[in-house]
Amino acid sequence: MTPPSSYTYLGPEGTFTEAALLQVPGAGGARRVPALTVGSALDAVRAGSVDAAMVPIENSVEGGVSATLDAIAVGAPLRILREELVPITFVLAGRPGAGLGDVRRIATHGHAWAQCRTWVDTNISDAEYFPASSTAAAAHGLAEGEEGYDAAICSPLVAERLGLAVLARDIGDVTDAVTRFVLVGRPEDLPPRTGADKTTLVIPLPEDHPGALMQILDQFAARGVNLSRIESRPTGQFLGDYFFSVDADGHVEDARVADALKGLHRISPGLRFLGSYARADRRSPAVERHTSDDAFAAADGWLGDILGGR
Ligand SMILES: O=C(O)C(=O)C[C@]1(C(=O)O)C=C[C@@H](O)C=C1
Repeated sequence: MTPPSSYTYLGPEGTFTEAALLQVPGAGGARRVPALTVGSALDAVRAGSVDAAMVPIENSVEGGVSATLDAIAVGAPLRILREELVPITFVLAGRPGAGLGDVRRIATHGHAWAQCRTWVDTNISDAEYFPASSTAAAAHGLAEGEEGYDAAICSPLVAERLGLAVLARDIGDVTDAVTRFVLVGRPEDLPPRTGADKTTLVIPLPEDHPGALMQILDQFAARGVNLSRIESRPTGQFLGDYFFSVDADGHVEDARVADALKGLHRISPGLRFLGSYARADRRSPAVERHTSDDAFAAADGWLGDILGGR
């Protein structure tokens, strides 16, 4: 796999997503183009104008990032190349000279707002929410004199870089919140198996198929494949039409994962493989003997003997 030489990310400069990208070896010195939305970042990869995009996918407090789960599930296929974890701490930033008492309207990303609701309700209960495309976009707007709001929830770093007044620190409702980001490339890239991997899938729920969810889950359970995330998302086509976004422990080159994917494809032929990549925490799953590569190879050999008349 050739390492990417150009990147995009959910911008502008100073987002948590940029911090995640800067954790990737070599990204600091590479071409980095901020994108306005997750969708436009992924489209830039599809169009070939950059090699890879860093986007948020999951937060330990708020759960899945719908914009990413939805944009990656449709359109030309993409591949997740790696994941990054970033600890999240928020500040409330105002214009220089402002105080907490001046805050009426707060701009930030929807996910950040959801993570600071208790603090806002307790400390400035009458403050209104002003949606922004990212925490950093909210901070940049404030610094550039945007009139619609008078404070931003953002990272301490971007508040400091832009010379904003920090009105309150550590305002997240959970102190050790973490957001998980994924680096997304094109389908020709499959990261090598490391023994501590994750596989991400999009599984359309088959229509009029009683027990489909049970059968889908059974494909993983029967092969000893643990799931670390499962979320249902509407396809947007019609009411009741859903897909599952799933993270499973293991790599598509692990026999138990490959076998589970084949079983899933029989149930849901629209199955989309989004990638197998190294886990950020490097934790290897415990594999039972009967779901090991050796056990699968022995079973294939045994069947081959029968079919070969031996
Ligand atoms: O707005 C940013 O700074 C982002 O990188 C986006 C994002 C998200 O989508 O969850 C990333 C981390 C935080 O959880 C809040 C916002």
